[in-house]
Amino acid sequence: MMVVSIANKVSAMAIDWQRISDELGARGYAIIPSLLQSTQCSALVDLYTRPDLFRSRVVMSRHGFGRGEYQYFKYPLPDLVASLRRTLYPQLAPIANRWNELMGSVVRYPHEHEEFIARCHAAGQLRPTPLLLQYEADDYNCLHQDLYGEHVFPLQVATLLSQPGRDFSGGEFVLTEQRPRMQSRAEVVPLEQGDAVVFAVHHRPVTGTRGIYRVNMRHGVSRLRSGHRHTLGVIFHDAT
Ligand SMILES: O=C(O)CCC(=O)C(=O)O
Ligand SMILES: [Fe+2]
Repeated sequence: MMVVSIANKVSAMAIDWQRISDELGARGYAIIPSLLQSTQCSALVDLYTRPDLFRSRVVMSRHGFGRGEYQYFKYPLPDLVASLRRTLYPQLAPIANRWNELMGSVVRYPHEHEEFIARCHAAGQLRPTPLLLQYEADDYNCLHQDLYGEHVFPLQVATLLSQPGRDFSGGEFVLTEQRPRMQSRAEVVPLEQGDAVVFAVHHRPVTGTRGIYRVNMRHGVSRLRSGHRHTLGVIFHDAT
């Protein structure tokens, strides 16, 4: 099978960005089907055993984050990870800007990721945040928000690198949203190998009968019942 370059795949032609934008507006997340091919997924999983590529490794149980582990890539990022970050960002920045306008924030995001990263770096957020996560049977990821400093890009992307049913069972990606004065609501996001989910990092705007309000979002992973599961996380802001 031909390997499609990420730039071609992410371009307006190959992905229905209008649908993604609509679904993000309606629900705070959207699936990008087959963002990566299975060969690209396996190649990324194989990187997990290359300590030279990572700046730090986190064992989730040591921090109360859940069970399982992840590693943050160091700069320079592997080509595929760098190109995902660079090519997805310009599609998401207009959505992020619209959200901020609706939520009454004056922060606006530049068109290019390079420019946004310069803003992070100037504020001391210098460390790269893209990461690989690894789970085994009984592992899970507690509900959380990936905030790493003052500068936050409000959308992030997680790509499932393993195949449910074949490589693992359980281990579903979950999102919760907390609306003002209401209890939290959960949503399970069904993903196949290579599918990505774009979702709100922290807040998203919702239009109600009395105007626009802000809901608080969290994400996590339910307990794996068996097997192994890997994910690539692409966060667009860097960390302090
Ligand atoms: O493993 C997952 O699906 C969750 C990954 C995650 O928390 C992230 O990408 O920020
Ligand atoms: Fe996360």
